[in-house]
Amino acid sequence: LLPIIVAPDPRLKVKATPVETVDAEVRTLLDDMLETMYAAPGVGLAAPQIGVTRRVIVVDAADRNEPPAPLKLVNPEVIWASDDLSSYEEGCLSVPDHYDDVVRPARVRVRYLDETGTSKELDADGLLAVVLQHEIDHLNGTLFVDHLSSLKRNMILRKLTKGKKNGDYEEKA
Ligand SMILES: O=C(O)C[C@@H](Cc1ccccc1)[C@H](O)SCc1ccccc1
Ligand SMILES: [Zn+2]
Repeated sequence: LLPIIVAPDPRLKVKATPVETVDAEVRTLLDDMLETMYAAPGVGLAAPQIGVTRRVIVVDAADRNEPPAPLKLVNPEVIWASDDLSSYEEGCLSVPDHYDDVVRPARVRVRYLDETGTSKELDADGLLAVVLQHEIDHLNGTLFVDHLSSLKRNMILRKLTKGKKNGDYEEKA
């Protein structure tokens, strides 16, 4: 399991680097990220959250009572987004214990490389659309709190800073 970086942290604000070749190392990273995501638990995870500045994300937006539907996306990009928007109460493993409504396009089309390096396109709506946009934000150094008012963002980041000082977010052994 990989330790998840908690905000505020400069490593979460960097723009991740595109992957040149989807090789065995990238495939191992994808598997390690999926394992870490399921253990959190979470429905998505971006490489910068575990300190790797590469454009790699994993997602599994399947409901609890459905079989797992893991997605491994390299160099994902939104190539189309609907005009109509939807609001969802988002969370983030790097912003523990805080949830707030974020408005995003309701449907997106995402182009990415799969773990074999093959270019794919994916149409998403519902929670999957939310999580894909949330994870791709991470690759550009954007957290969901960056979509909130500065008042809310500063309050959340101040509380997390205090929690980190108290050791509330240390990697549980
Ligand atoms: O930290 C992350 O990026 C993973 C988030 C993904 C997420 C983004 C937007 C809306 C919901 C989730 C974590 O999964 S937050 C924890 C969680 C787990 C299950 C369902 C909802 C939230
Ligand atoms: Zn997140």
